[in-house]
Amino acid sequence: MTEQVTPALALSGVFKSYETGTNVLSNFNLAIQPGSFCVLLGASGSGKSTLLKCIAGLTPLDAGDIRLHGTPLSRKRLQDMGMVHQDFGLSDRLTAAQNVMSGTAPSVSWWRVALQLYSRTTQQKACALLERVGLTEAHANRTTDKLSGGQKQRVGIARALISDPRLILADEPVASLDPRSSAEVMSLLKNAANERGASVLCSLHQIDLARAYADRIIGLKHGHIVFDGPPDALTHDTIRSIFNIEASAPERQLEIA
Ligand SMILES: Nc1ncnc2c1ncn2[C@@H]1O[C@H](COP(=O)(O)OP(=O)(O)OP(=O)(O)O)[C@@H](O)[C@H]1O
Repeated sequence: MTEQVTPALALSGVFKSYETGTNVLSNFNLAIQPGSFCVLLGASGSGKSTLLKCIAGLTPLDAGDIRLHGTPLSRKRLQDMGMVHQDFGLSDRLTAAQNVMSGTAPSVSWWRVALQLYSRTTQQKACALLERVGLTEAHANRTTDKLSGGQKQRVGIARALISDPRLILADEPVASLDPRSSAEVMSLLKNAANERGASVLCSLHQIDLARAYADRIIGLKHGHIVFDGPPDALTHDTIRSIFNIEASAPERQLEIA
């Protein structure tokens, strides 16, 4: 008999609509296995960000259950999650190191974060993480408005890692980066998560990046899963369906949708 592994993340019967009347998720179910790198692939408006925000506790559910490693979400459990944002979500008046340390916020008193009173251990960990994501001491001491987009997202990844999360959520982490920086940031995210045995749920528009980095691709359309499988099972017909691309569109266009 094969042993049942508790999913890193499990959503069951999740419903989410906005006050405007937009129904985004209806009876949504998903389970992510520990250590996997899952990409949510979907067109604009398909519900990727809403789904990630529900998991991160940034927007309330209408109904449903979300569990992290078998335990229902709560403030304490939120410490087990790190989030990487599309617009970096950094405070430009803080240095890169201070931004990274602010990632400890769920587990340290708010006043410590407000006054930038971090322990020596946290300071050392932030420096080590910045080094891990390829930034120097000079970058660490610079306010983030003086960093490039790719460097800012490296800071975003270091911040997501500082609380040693078992799950990393990334909402279109390379949306505003050029192709080279995008590939670098995706590699970094994948390798850093792998080293720590963390699972990743990452939303993307870019099919080529999804193919290159995902263990599993989840195709989302109007809040429903229309594809769920390994990258090599993603056919051109499925891509057409996920992105509403006409059947007559050349195949070349499908790889850059
Ligand atoms: N705060 C909000 N209030 C009302 N409607 C919203 C809100 N946020 C998102 N929506 C709507 O919910 C639907 C799903 O949006 P969501 O941002 O989750 O999609 P997405 O797949 O992440 O899109 P994108 O790739 O453009 O970021 C859209 O119709 C959007 O207009």
